[in-house]
Amino acid sequence: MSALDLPGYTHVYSGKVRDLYAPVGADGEVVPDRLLLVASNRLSAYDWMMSPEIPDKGAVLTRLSLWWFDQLSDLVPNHVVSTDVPEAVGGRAVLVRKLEMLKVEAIARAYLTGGGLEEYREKGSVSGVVLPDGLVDGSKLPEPVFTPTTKAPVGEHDLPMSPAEVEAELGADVAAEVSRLTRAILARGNEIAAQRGILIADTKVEFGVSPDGSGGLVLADEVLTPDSSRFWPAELWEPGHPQPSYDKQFVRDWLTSTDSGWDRKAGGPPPELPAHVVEQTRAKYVEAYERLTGETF
Ligand SMILES: C[C@H](c1ccccc1)n1cc(-c2ncnc(N)c2C#N)cn1
Repeated sequence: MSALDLPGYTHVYSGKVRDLYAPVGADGEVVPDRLLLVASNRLSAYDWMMSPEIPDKGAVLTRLSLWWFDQLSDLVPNHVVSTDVPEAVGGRAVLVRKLEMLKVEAIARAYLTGGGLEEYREKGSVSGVVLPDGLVDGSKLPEPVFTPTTKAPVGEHDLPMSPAEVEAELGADVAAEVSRLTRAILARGNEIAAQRGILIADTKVEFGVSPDGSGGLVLADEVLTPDSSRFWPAELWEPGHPQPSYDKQFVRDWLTSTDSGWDRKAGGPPPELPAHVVEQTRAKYVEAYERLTGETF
């Protein structure tokens, strides 16, 4: 992926689906307390970058994240400064306060699946929290559980962190607040989403603090999007097997069908997505946005 040439900005970093730029002042120096967070139209599935991109995905998820920041503003302050961004990334970028980011991936789970289910099957608990017997894939948890991980270097896997490791990294008070806020954000998300036909099984949020040490935790990055969270269609929820993904199921079904000709186990890259899968996937992102916010994209 080649970074965009954005006049007035310099490229800082690219993740799988988002890119980070820093504003540059008239003197050519990087503006120290701002960043530009750009959401691409790139789609990742099965740990592969899909091609082609999904039109409007970046804009839909940016608008959804901004809407969630508003819905959560009584719980926690956020890093958003402005949506006055370069035209080339209009609608899919946000100017944010540059923070010192916590070195913990703040993950909470409201439903049991994925790595949390694996740990539960092994230990009867997840991240040190003992869970009831008899839970299965997709079970709703009695309440959201904080399941933090490390922020692994590119190419490596994030690793689960014990409560003691989180406290060693953040201090006991900040660790407790990160746990409380992460679980409260997911609970609030599900209070709203469930009424609109979407279950948010789990989510990852990022917190930072002001570089000058003033104030407390600030919610950063993106929040409660299908890229940072597992979105499930509520009407298809059926514990006991893997749940369909709200946004990625069309891609997964096509890739694993004979139509694609792809052998995932062979290790090679997936084929180009056909137009109908791209269009259906775009429609699911727009549908999720419109159902959750009540606004038309
Ligand atoms: C994980 C995420 C990321 C974004 C884009 C591409 C890959 C990763 N990221 C966010 C920051 C960050 N750093 C300082 N202040 C901030 N307000 C933010 C934010 N948001 C650093 N990385």
